[in-house]
Amino acid sequence: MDNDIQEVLFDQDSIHHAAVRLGKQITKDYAGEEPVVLSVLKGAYLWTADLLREVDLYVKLEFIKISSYHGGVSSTNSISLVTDIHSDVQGRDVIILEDIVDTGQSLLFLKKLLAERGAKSIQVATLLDKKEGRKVEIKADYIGFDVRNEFVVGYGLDYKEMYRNLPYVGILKKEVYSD
Ligand SMILES: O=P(O)(O)OC[C@H]1O[C@H](OP(=O)(O)OP(=O)(O)O)[C@H](O)[C@@H]1O
Ligand SMILES: Nc1nc2[nH]cnc2c(=O)[nH]1
Repeated sequence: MDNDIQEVLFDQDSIHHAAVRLGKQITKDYAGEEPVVLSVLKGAYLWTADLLREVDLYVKLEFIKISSYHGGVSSTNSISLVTDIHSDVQGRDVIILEDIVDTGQSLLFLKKLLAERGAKSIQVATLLDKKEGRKVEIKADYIGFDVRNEFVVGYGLDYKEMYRNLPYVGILKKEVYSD
């Protein structure tokens, strides 16, 4: 897999430091609270595991699966809920965990859903923030790294369901794309 990567942007060590930094901040900001942590599958699976181990709070962990990108590098406006949560977020503080915020459409979809369900507060902790990709105005509250406007893979992020298990985030070589 390493041979398919043009450039490593964030290695294991720097991702670990980001998890420690944000974990401390979240622990401080939510002191005394018991937030619901909503991890967005599949992409956020590693970020969730690493960040949450740096959060010293009683949290309720939930997983939700939505779909916006259909395997390739291009985005689509249609977001669908693939696997919902079964617990009630009414009156709860919710922290959404994302691997990346790009167009912002996935996050907008989730924030609307949680607001409709009566969440008390909704904040977002993302490993990567691709601000240049935005199509809707939305901001993350906790950001690991700003990332430039390139299609990235690794550490949860896929290309056609591959590369999620790379331990770092990198840019895929152009010749690897087939669309
Ligand atoms: O800001 P956006 O442009 O909406 O993109 C961000 C979303 O895209 C990716 O998910 P994807 O739908 O590819 O599913 P996956 O997590 O299963 O890979 C990523 O994990 C985010 O959830
Ligand atoms: N793998 C991957 N998924 C995304 N979803 C939104 N942006 C990206 C990206 O740059 N890479």
